[in-house]
Amino acid sequence: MTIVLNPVWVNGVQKLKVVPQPPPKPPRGLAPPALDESIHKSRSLQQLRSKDKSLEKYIYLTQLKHADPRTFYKLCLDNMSEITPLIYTPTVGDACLNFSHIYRRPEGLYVSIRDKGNIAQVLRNWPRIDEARIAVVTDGSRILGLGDLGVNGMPIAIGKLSLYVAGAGIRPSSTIPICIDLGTNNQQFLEDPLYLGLRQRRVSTSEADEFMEEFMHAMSIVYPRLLIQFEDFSTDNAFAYLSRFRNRYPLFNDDIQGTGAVVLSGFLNAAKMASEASGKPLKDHRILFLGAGSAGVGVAMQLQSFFKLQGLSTEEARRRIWLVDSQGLIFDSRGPMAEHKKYFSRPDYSGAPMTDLTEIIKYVQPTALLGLSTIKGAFSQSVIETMSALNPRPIIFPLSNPVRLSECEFDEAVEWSRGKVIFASGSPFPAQDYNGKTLYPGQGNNMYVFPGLGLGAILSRASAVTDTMVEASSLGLADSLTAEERAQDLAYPRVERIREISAQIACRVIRAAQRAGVDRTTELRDLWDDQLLEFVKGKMWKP
Ligand SMILES: NC(=O)c1ccc[n+]([C@@H]2O[C@H](COP(=O)([O-])OP(=O)(O)OC[C@H]3O[C@@H](n4cnc5c(N)ncnc54)[C@H](O)[C@@H]3O)[C@@H](O)[C@H]2O)c1
Ligand SMILES: O=C(O)C[C@H](O)C(=O)O
Ligand SMILES: [Mg+2]
Repeated sequence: MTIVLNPVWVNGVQKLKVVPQPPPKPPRGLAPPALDESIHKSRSLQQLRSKDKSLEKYIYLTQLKHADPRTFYKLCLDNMSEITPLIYTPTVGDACLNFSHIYRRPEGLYVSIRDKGNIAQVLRNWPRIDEARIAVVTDGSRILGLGDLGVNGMPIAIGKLSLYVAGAGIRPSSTIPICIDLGTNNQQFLEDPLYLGLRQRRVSTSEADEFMEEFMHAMSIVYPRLLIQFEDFSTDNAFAYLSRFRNRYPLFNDDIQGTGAVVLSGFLNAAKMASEASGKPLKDHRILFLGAGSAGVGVAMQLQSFFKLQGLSTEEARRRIWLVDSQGLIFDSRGPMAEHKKYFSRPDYSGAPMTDLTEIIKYVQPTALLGLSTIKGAFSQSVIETMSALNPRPIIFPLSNPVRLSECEFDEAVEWSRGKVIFASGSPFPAQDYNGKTLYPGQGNNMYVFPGLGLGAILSRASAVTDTMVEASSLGLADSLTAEERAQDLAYPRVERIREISAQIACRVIRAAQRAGVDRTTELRDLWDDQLLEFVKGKMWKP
């Protein structure tokens, strides 16, 4: 049963009425005689395709989800590669920017700083408390690469949960999108008469910290079986809240851990292709990051596992990674730096600050260049040509979202590397023909990981999400490529197979939870692997 909330006005105040989902077959006379479910799906698809702007398509799909969730999710599952970019990245970025203007009806839960002292009561207003299994929580402070969007960040939480349903078969009624409103520093929104959030600047760190303590405690009391995904918190809060709460509640941070897992997975496949071309061993890869925020550092942390899998020590693994931020190469003697950058700061360089990316590439000699910088065009022709001169098959992953902030586009990377690039981007790009061959871009987006990771954590009733569970999700994804996908040099599987992939990932995550002793559905320990896979698939909700 999907939650349908109908807004009603009582004495000028909006209240929400829970409306049961209409029965699949309306009583005789209330529907046109020839209304047939499968034809209606085609009709809906036709209506969707008749709109020429992505944002209009997003609005149409949102309305469809509310009015007829089964048709919506069937459309998603049958047309994953067409619909994912509309309900998720990149269109969801536009939906966030315009949220206060395109808003139609309530969806999700809003908890604001004004609820401090009273948060549990607000959480209890959610109509499906007993069914709650997964919440995506954002405070809107860093939405994609678009900055502080305040309460307009809600579509990110909604979009991620739509993928949980479509991609991992999580029951729609067990999902809660939550937007925390602690104010916004976005001046344009503060001046927008239609802005839907509190019209105040962000509260102080200490006030936000107190709020989060109360919020997390209340969440665990009101929804005892809930897994929490932190999403798009600004980098300082992303690291702080993850380390503060991860040993107390079942949660993970999608931007740090989900992205880390998805990139490790794609890198495992990409590095094999690059090493086959260069003849160099896997342990000799060298990785340069442009961007050292929650995503850049999260991915760098996780990529140490790549080197450890090749037999290197943690220290050796760490030294295969170089980070660049807005001030250039990060090295010890550069001066004071944010806490999260220190671990990868280089002790072996002490020259003048290095800011030019091409120069840094010549110095580091990387085999892989990863972008999590939000800087469009940062991977210029000179950058990609320099990478191509150093490597027969350069690994170039421009991972910033949405598409207009990508460090480079797929056609540019193909052209400038003369078709040699091994490519994955955060947002989707079309395939390219080069010298009579069709080349396919990978999509290195955490959407491949969080649905399966979440499903595994929910089904095992994990009391915490351990690093080993995150790594298991990554290895599960890396192993999920078919022979045909490998033959096409893909670093990631095709998104059409997402349910199958999520099931495989969930099984690996459940096993990792069992090994770590954090599983609470201990009867799953007795299942053989094929039985566990059947169990997981059987639990998936089908529209
Ligand atoms: N592909 C994915 O699955 C995925 C997942 C998470 C985040 N992301 C994307 O990663 C990007 C960064 O996210 P974040 O949370 O780390 O944000 P952030 O703002 O904390 O980090 C951005 C980093 O880029 C650096 N930077 C800014 N300007 C630069 C410049 N001119 N040159 C070099 N470095 C520069 C900053 O110093 C900072 O270290 C966003 O666009 C986000 O959408 C992608
Ligand atoms: O939302 C996405 O598309 C990926 C990621 O979580 C991001 O913040 O960019
Ligand atoms: Mg994110």
